[in-house]
Amino acid sequence: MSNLQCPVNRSRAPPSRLKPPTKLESPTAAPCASALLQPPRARDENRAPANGASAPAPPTSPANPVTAQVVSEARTRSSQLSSFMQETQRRMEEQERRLQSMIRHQQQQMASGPVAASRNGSSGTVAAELEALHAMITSQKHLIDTLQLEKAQVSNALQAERLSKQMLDNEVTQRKARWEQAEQRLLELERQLAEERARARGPTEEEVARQRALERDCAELEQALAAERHQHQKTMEENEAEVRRARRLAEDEADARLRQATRMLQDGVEEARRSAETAHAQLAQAETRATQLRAQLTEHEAAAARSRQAIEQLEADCQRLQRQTDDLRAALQREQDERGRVESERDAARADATQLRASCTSMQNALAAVQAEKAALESSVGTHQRRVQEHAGEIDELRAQIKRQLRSIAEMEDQAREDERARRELHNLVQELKGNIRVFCRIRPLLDVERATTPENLFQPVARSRGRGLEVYAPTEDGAAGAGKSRPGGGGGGECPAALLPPTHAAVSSNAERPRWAFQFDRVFDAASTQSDVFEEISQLVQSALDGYKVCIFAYGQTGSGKTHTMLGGADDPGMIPRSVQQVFEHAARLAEQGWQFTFHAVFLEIYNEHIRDLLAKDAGTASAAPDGGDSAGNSGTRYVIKTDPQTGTTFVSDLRLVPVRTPADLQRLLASSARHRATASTLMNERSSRSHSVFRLYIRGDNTEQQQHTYGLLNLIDLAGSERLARSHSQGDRLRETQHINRSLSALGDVIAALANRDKHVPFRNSKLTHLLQDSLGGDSKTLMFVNISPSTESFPETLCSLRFAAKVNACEIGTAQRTQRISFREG
Ligand SMILES: Nc1ncnc2c1ncn2[C@@H]1O[C@H](COP(=O)(O)OP(=O)(O)OP(=O)(O)O)[C@@H](O)[C@H]1O
Repeated sequence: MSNLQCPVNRSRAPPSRLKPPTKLESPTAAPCASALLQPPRARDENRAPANGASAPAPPTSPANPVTAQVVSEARTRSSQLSSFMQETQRRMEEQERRLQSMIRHQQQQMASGPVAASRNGSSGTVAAELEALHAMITSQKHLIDTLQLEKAQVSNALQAERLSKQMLDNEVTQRKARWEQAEQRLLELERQLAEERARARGPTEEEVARQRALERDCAELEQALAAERHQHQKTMEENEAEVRRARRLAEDEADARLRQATRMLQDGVEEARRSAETAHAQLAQAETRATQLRAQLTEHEAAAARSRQAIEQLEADCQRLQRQTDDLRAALQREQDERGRVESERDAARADATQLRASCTSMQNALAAVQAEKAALESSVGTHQRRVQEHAGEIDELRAQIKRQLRSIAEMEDQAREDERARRELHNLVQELKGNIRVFCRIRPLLDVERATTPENLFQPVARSRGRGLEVYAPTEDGAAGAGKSRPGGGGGGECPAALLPPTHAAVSSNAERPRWAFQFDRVFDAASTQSDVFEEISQLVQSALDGYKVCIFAYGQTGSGKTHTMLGGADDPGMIPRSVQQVFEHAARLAEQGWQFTFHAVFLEIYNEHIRDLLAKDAGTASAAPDGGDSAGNSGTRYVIKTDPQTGTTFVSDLRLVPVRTPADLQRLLASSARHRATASTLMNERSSRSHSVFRLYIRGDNTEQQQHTYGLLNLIDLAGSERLARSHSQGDRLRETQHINRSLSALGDVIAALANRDKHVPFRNSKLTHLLQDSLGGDSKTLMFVNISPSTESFPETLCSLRFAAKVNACEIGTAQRTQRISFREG
């Protein structure tokens, strides 16, 4: 009860706190406001009296003192007005805060306690009072805003007054300057007059007249000065009157507004106070009523609490009895469960015991066995340990031996590799010194279709020849069909008669009647050799193209013997042309570190029926026959002519498309597009037989600006058309003409090589387009390598023998500095 009564006293704020401050009740009580309402006293006291008789005193301050004073008073009043406004606002805010705190307090009291509901009747009134208070606060705020507006207007009037004062100051300054000039002039005249007087102690008449004239002038000047002074004084008085009037007006206006604002403020405050008092009275009534209601409620609550206590006691008894019943039931259930569990455990334990007994027996048996085994193993381990200890020294020794041997094997392998490299270098050196055209023989593997007719290996590289010797055995009588006819001794093919086979080469077969031939080349690659094996052998030659040599590598052989495979290869097993370009690029990159920059340009052409076609031309299409003896023409009508540069002796074909090659990938693209353009036709010998000579030329220019060196290399990679015997290929019509052209140009190639080897004065380069084009690359200062590709099949045996013989003769040629030992003719037979 006491708790509920206390807030009534606390919430009742002293009535005096709701009253506005006493200072505001009377305008005279507020010193700042009264100061504003009083007229300024110092105004008249500071006003300087105009005295026209005496000499005017110069102004004490640069500005008009009256105007300055007016301005300073106006400033003082303005600041007093703003401080009064601030003070009023502060008080209003304070009052508002107090009222709000009272309202909050009242709201809390109304919300707290169980009597809140019973207050609904009086809360409406209180809310209305609160709203009235809010309205009053709002109106007071509005009043403050109005006062602030008026203050702004007063400051604007003061600003205007300041401007007019500025103008007056300017005028005063000008008049003062004029006044000072007049005074100067007067002083000057007085001085002159004094001088004249001093001089005229005995004045002549003339001087007297002059003096009088001067005195007249002085008098006139003094009169003018007095008039000026009078005028000035009048103006000053007018100005001051004007200023007084303006100030009076401004002050009156400000005073009136201030009085009005103060009145409104006082009214508002008074009204707010009255409203607050009414609200307080109502609030006090409401609280008294609330106190009574609270007392009643407390009594009711005490009675209700007693009843509740009795009910709770009864409920607690009921629950206790219920719990006891539940406990008894649960205990009974547990007993039953426990009994069931114990019975099932007993059954399980009986079963387990039986099982354990059985497993115990078996484990005892197993343990006995394991123990026996362990004893045996222990004895065996002991034996082994003894033996290991016995042989430990021996094992270490063997290990050391193995290590030593491995080391020496590695050293020997290194040495072998080094020897091989030295051998190759020496071999190349010897070859270069000899100036020979080098010849590599490559035997292709048997194709699936050939296996049935070629049961044995007819071509066997000679084991002890360091990969240079080749033995060829004639097929047996019962070999493949036609083998007998192909026997070289039996006068086989028309283009390659058996007479070509020199008796010196007919081997003395120790164990058979079969003829055997032995050949010697710079290198013989058997059917198992890979493209990489072959390229390794020619890589140094290719590299010399970068050093500025003309290098010519061509593949010669019967159709289907593997020339295209060797030179071009496939996408996954590239041949010599792609590998050469790849190596050239790699080596060029290494040389770039030494300051070399290389540029590469390629041409790719084919000679088909003595007719040149640009395989890289944009309009390159299928081959078309050209008139015999005419120059070659492309599809667009371009005529390709083989020319010789008179300065460098280089042979080239006019109007070919020279394509820059910047990466090996560029070359791949060129080869792919040119492959599509190559003239191919189906013959009986090879399904996709190349019927033309294809010539890939890579021009290599190297520049080393630091060393001021330049190199011009040329790499010719040529896939010759396949040679074939007319009788055997059964060619007819166009194919017959193609075969004739091919054989003729190959024969011309043989003639050129022979003439070079014989050092003939005339070398018949121009007998074919092929030899004409290669004129500069087959000459003495170029490096030439010929692949003779051979097919291992029995059917191809006569042609193969012809190819080998041709290659053997080329191999015997010495072009360059070495002396020739015998004349060689490729037209033999
Ligand atoms: N070293 C080799 N390994 C595997 N296959 C080869 C080898 N040499 C040639 N061949 C295969 O033999 C067939 C004929 O080879 P290729 O076309 O290169 O002969 P070619 O001498 O260029 O014929 P042609 O003169 O008619 O153009 C091709 O199927 C080729 O894949």
